[in-house]
Amino acid sequence: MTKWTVDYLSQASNKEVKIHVSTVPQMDFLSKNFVYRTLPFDVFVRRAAEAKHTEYFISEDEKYYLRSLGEDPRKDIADLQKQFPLLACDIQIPEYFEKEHFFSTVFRISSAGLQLWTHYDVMDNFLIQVTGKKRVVLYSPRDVPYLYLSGTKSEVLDVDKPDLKKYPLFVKAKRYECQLKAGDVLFIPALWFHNVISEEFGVGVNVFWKHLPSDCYDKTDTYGNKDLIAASRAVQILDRALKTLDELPEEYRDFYGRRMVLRIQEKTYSSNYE
Ligand SMILES: O=C(O)CCC(=O)C(=O)O
Ligand SMILES: [Fe+2]
Repeated sequence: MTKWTVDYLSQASNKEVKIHVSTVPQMDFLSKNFVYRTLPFDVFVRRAAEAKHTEYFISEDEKYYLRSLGEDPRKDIADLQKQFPLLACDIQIPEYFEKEHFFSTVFRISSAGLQLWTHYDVMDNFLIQVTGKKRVVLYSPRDVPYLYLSGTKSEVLDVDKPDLKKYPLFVKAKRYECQLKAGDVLFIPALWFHNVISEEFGVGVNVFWKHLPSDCYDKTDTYGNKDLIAASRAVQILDRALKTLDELPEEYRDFYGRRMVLRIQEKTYSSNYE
């Protein structure tokens, strides 16, 4: 917590990193109000730590976000031991899971003010806040009907002042909120939605691990956010079923659609939930 100063981090690596650059604090994956740029790690850290920049891409008060990646992000998984060996030496991952279940360690380095959209990941996760403060808002997987998902992300970007005309059901989502200070570790269970605001410049490291048998996970997933193989297959099959229902006249499609919803509820909903 005291060692990872801007100076210390900068001397540890000048490796090129791909970063999000945004002129506004709230990144929007729908309108894509941010751009991807590349900087040497040391330059990036210095820029992320300052509020106003003398050198910048878009504007002097642009904000930065690093989610570190593997060497080849299409094939390789983020692992600080591999990409930032000098810094990885400083980290000791708590022994809460079997070593074989380890998936990735990811840098989360952010300018003050930056907000990352609400999303879920498919693996259990420790979000370790090393320096800086962060506010995390969480929602249960059960609140998925109120979160207006687009893939793994919620379209409700502003969780504090949501557009209720557009997202009327969002009021039903139960918000869990916490503050992370330097030294805090947050356990984010798989499928739990999280929205993160970095209230100060800060460095976080998150650790994903496979809490399910490894053959459940999509082998091409380097981020820890691709749906489980069986889940993707089921969704594909559902899409085919929906296409088939389209062959029916409206009245019948409605009737069998409702029956299928009932069947899915009956067969899949767990009572084993708070
Ligand atoms: O802290 C952040 O910047 C985002 C963390 C996150 O999304 C994660 O750990 O999965
Ligand atoms: Fe995440």
